[in-house]
Amino acid sequence: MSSRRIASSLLTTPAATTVSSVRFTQHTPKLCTSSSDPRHRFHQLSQHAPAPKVLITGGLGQLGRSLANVLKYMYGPDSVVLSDIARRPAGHDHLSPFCYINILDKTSVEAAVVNNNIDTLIHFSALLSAVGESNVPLALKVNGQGVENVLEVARTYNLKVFIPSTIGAFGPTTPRDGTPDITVQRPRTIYGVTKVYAELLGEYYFERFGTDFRSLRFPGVISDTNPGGGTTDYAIQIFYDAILKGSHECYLRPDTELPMVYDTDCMTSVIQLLLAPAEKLSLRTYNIQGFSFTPEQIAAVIRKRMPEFEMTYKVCPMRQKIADSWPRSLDDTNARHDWNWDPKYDLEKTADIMFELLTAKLLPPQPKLATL
Ligand SMILES: NC(=O)C1=CN([C@@H]2O[C@H](COP(=O)(O)OP(=O)(O)OC[C@H]3O[C@@H](n4cnc5c(N)ncnc54)[C@H](O)[C@@H]3O)[C@@H](O)[C@H]2O)C=CC1
Ligand SMILES: CC(=O)[C@H](N)C(=O)O
Repeated sequence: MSSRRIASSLLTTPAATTVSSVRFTQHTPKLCTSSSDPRHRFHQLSQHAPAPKVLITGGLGQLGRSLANVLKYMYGPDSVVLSDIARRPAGHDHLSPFCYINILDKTSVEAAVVNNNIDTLIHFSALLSAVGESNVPLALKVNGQGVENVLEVARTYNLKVFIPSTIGAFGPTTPRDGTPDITVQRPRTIYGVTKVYAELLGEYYFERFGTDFRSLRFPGVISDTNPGGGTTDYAIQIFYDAILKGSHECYLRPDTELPMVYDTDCMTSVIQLLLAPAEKLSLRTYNIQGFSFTPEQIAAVIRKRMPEFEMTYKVCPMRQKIADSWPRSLDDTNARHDWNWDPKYDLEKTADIMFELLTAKLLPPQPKLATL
């Protein structure tokens, strides 16, 4: 099927035209007067605290770019410094201010903190589950030593520090449905092992030194940015493939259920947790859940918007084994109770916005017919 045909089938789908696009590229809170605009949530949250000065490590990754946009929207362009070992892609000068930080070099983290007067450190540098299995020594260094460096810098300079964890911090002996915050954590991937280490070390720094460590166990995050090499990546790739090819070859079995969350909700969770008063926090590491689905369920949701969409399966044994060891859904009662976690996106709403954002990004606009 040609991309033009796909585009026209999308444009005639009512659902795809009802969602407003969410872009956080400017500090323009006065624009969001409607409470149905997702930016409204960030505008409201920005009223509650003085602007932080944030350093994001791994800032060119899937979540770093998104959070930088939200923070700039909330607090202005100078509120955030992005860092990474990768170079900014051509045409991405808006990902600034930017500096090189290899997370294995503690001095470069310290220099960025001091030079930019940072008070909040968001540590996103990591090797994700699938990439981690293909290079265990590097995953141990980046995910293990990286966390050690970040926590030491946070302790030394008295910074608030956010280090995400993941559903990958659980394993096959964890209860898989409605997984609670406190339960068995015996992961079987190097990614999971290093994430349990990050949770425990962060909580140790909090108890021992009073370092303001906060963490969330994210499900797979769905956004219009390219994913970094995890097991849940298919849930993003499927939208790219649907729009560009009309089909997707899935590396997981059709019945593999995993928890996911849409980007805007995920970013909201980070901001809400960072802004929560310390006395409200009964935990330092919380589960958050968006919605759960299987590959065959997301394929059906895509087919509602694109009836010609075809899904085939070629199971990757390594990724399937990882997915089979992860929870199918998380219990996020504590996050809801302690700091009002309240996700707005379900699978249908996520599909709507992914089609809207990716159609605009991937398909060139139709040339206007010349007036005769
Ligand atoms: N995206 C998701 O679905 C989920 C992500 N998370 C966590 O959120 C955090 C961010 O994830 P993503 O943005 O998706 O990852 P990503 O893979 O897209 O980005 C990671 C970034 O880390 C950088 N990096 C790698 N080695 C580095 C080093 N030595 N020094 C500095 N930077 C280095 C990479 O260049 C990359 O830009 C990670 O800790 C991840 O475990 C947790 C659960 C779900
Ligand atoms: C859920 C995650 O931590 C990540 N997306 C991965 O699949 O590795």
